[in-house]
Amino acid sequence: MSAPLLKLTGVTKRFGGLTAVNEVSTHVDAGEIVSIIGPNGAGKTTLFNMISGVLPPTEGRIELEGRDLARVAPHDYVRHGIGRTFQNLALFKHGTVVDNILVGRHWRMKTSLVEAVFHFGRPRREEIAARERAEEIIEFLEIETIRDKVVGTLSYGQQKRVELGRALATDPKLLLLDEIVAGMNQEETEDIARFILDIRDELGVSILMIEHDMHLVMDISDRVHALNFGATITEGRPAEVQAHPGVIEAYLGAKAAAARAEPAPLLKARAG
Ligand SMILES: Nc1ncnc2c1ncn2[C@@H]1O[C@H](COP(=O)(O)OP(=O)(O)OP(=O)(O)O)[C@@H](O)[C@H]1O
Repeated sequence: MSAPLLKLTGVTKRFGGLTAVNEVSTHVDAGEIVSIIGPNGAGKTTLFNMISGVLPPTEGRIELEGRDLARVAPHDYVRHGIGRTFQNLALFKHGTVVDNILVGRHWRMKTSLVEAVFHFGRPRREEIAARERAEEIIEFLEIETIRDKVVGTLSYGQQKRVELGRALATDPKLLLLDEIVAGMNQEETEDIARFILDIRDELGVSILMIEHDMHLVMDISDRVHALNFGATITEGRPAEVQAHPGVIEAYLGAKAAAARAEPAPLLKARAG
C-alpha cells in the first residue's frame, strides 16, 4: 500500500511550559478533504504552522508522501507540494489580481538570480509558462472580470478567492486552508465550497482545512479531526464527530467559559 499523502505521528509543539499541540497523529490520503476543528486555542493554527514549515515540531514526525519534512528547508515546503492560505489575508494589496497569482507561481520557480538578471533561456520559458498557468487559474476561479483590478479595491470574498488562486499557483499536492470562509456571507461561502470540491475533483489536489463553519465542515469533509487543548478528541466521518460527546462538551465548555467572561446583562446595562 502506498504512503498517505500527509502523515503526522505524535506531533507535539511546546511553547515554554504550554503544550499547544500534544501528540497528534493523523493523515490525509490523496483525494481527501479533511477538516480540523476545535474551539479557540485548541492548537489548530499551530498544527498548520508545523505542517507548512513555519514552525518546527518539538516532537513527532511529519511526512509528505513518505518523506520526512524535518529534512526539508522551510522555504522548500512549497516546492514539495504544500500550498496554504492564511487566517488573515496575506496579499499584496497594491498589486493586481494577476500580479498576486504570479507571486504564487514564482515561489515555486527554479530560476536562479544570475539567470534572471541575464535573462537566459529558462527564465523566459518559465515566465511564459507562469503567465499561462496564472490565466488558467483565473479562469478556473471565475475571476476573469477582476483580473486587472488592484486587490485592495476588491471585496473580502473576492480577495479570499485571489488568495486561493495564489495558493493554487504553487501547484500544490496538498492545500492547507485556514478558515477560508471566515467573514464571508452565505453566497460567498457556497461559492468557496464549490471551488474546494472542484479543486479536489478537477485539479486532484487534496485539502486539509481548519474551519469554524460547521455547515461547510459537515457538507464537504471526508473526515474530521477534532482537537481540544492541543490533543485529539476524536477523528472520523463528519456526522460521527459532530455527535461525539467529547466534541459537544469541548464546544459547550468553550461557550460557557466565554459566557462567564462576559459581564451579566444587568451589569452591562448599568455599566453602559
Ligand atoms: N508563538 C506562540 N507562543 C506562545 N504560545 C502560543 C504561540 N502560538 C500559539 N500559542 C498558544 O498555543 C495555544 C494554541 O493556539 P492556536 O493559535 O494554535 O489555537 P487555534 O486552535 O488555532 O485557535 P483559534 O481558533 O483561536 O485560531 C494557545 O493557547 C495559544 O495561546
